[in-house]
Amino acid sequence: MNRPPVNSLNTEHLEQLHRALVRLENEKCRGMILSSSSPTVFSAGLDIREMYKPELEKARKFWRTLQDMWLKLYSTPYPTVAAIHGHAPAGGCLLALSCEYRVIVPNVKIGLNETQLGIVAPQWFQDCMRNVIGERQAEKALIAGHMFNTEQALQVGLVDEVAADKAACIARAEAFLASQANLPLLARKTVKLGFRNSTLSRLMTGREADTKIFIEYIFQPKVQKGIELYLQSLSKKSG
Ligand SMILES: CC/C=C\C/C=C\C/C=C\CC/C=C/CC(=O)SCCNC(=O)CCNC(=O)[C@H](O)C(C)(C)COP(=O)(O)OP(=O)(O)OC[C@H]1O[C@@H](n2cnc3c(N)ncnc32)[C@H](O)[C@@H]1OP(=O)(O)O
Repeated sequence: MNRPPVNSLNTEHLEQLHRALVRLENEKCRGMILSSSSPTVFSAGLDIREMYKPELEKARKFWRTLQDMWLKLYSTPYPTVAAIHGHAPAGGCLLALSCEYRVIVPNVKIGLNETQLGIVAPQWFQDCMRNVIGERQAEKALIAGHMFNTEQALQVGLVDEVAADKAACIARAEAFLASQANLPLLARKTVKLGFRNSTLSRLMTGREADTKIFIEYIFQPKVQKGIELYLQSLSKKSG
């Protein structure tokens, strides 16, 4: 990902990611490392400005593009690793959770923090967390909107490994891909999709309902007010 300053996911960036995933699949890619050009941020999650006073059709398109990108990422036939050498809140955490393996560096925060922002992580975000860390830990983390530090993320199983820095992180991600290289492709892909099928199907069969929930939620005046205040707090921080 290379969308400075924080790889926030707007419609255009989501479309770029989706196109890249389609191309990798068409080219029979043997593995992907999802990484960031930023030295300190993996991805800041959804671009909050897409949800602030949006036009209705633009908001719908934004959400559908996010769904498209995630459905592709979660179901890739090739192995995927997230090299998390920077913070990964909310949608950034979703990207990492959607890969098959996660390597993180020290001093990083990762989690689905939506509750803390007064919004609700959609069901499929929640499912991804549950699938990785289990029901009990996911429930606790989601209710609190907890951001895990590196050590906590490793302890709870949110990530698989800690590496010293970006170079080591990429090297460990490559090692994971190498460990998968000799597995028969069809068998590997079939097992992966078997594990992920119920989560994928839940969104695929409920896409319109999911979009409707998103639209109804973010268009509420009190939610808009919360988004406005959050945006102000973010830009005050950097200003
Ligand atoms: C069962 C379900 C039922 C119901 C569900 C119902 C509805 C669902 C509805 C909605 C769901 C919506 C889901 C949303 C998921 C998301 O991903 S929301 C996004 C959450 N992201 C965050 O909270 C991260 C915020 N950012 C940060 O914490 C920090 O920026 C970060 C730690 C990533 C980096 O810190 P730092 O390097 O210090 O950078 P700055 O904070 O200084 O930021 C630099 C500039 O970037 C701007 N920015 C940061 N994050 C975002 C963002 N996510 N979107 C847009 N812009 C962002 C920031 O304002 C600075 O801009 P400026 O320089 O001031 O112009």
